[in-house]
Amino acid sequence: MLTAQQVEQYRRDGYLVVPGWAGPEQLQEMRQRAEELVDMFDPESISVFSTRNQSSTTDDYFLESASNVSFFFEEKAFDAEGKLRQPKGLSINKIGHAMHDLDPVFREFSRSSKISELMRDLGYRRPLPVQSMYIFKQPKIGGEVVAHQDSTFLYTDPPSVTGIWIALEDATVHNGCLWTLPGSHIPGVQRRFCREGRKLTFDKDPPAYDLDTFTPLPVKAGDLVVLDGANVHYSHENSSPHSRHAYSVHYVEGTAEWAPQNWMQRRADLPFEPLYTLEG
Ligand SMILES: O=C(O)CCC(=O)C(=O)O
Ligand SMILES: [Fe+2]
Repeated sequence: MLTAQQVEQYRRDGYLVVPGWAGPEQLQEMRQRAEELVDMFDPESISVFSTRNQSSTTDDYFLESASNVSFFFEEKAFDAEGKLRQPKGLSINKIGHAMHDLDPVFREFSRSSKISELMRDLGYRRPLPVQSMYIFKQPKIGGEVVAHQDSTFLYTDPPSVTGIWIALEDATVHNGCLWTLPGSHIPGVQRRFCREGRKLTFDKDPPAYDLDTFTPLPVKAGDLVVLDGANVHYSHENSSPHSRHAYSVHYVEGTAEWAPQNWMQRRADLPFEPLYTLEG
C-alpha cells in the first residue's frame, strides 16, 4: 500500500499524507451515515446533563462512549440558557468512540483490506482498532483541538498508536485543517491521561509547544493522513462558513500491553478485535 519512500518519510516526520485514499462514493456514504446517526440521536438524552451534576454525568457518558456510539456537542453550541443555538445537525462536535466496531459503514472503512495492508507496511503484527471519531468541525463554532500526542490518551507498553485521519470534506487553513510538527514523535510520549476509578487526570502539565513552528496540512476530501502516536498535532477552531468533516481511527499493536490506566476500558462483551494476526 505504501512505497518504501513513503514509509521512510513517515518514520522521519511522524506523519504522512496519502492523497486520494477514498473516492467520492465512499466519502458520500460515510457523510450520509453520520447524518443518519445524528438524525436518530435525541439531544434531550444529553441536555439533562446541563441541569444536574454536570461534570460527573458528563464524565460517565464519556467513559461509557468507549463501548458506544456517543454524541458530543460543540462547546459553543449552547446559548446562556443552555439551549441549542442551531439545529442539532450543526451542533455536534463529534461522534465516538466505538463506531468502528458498532456501525456497519464505519466498521467496513476501519477494517478494509487497504487499511490492513497499510498496517502491515508499518510493521504491525496484530493491529487493533481501539478508538474512532467522526469529527464535524461545524461552521462558525467548530472547536479547536489543542496540541497533543494520541499516545497520551491510548497508552500501551511499548507505545504503539497509529492514527489514520481521512478528510470527508476539503480541509483548509480556513476551516480548521490539521497542523503538525515534523519530527515531534522522536522524543516519544510526553505525558499520560490517566484514569483512577472514574476520575481522569493528566500525570504532567503539557510541554510548551511553539505553535508557529507547526506545518498546516491542507488536504482534499478523500486524502488520508497517517499520524504516529507520538506526533504532536492540533487544529484551530473553525470560524469559516464551511464545515470540515473527518473520520479518524486509532490503532494499537495487540501484542503490546494495554495500560489499565487508560480512560478507554471496553465493556467485557465488546473486546477489541484485530484486523489480522501474524503468527511467529
Ligand atoms: O480532527 C481534528 O481536528 C483532530 C483529530 C485528532 O487529533 C486525531 O484524529 O487524532
Ligand atoms: Fe489526535
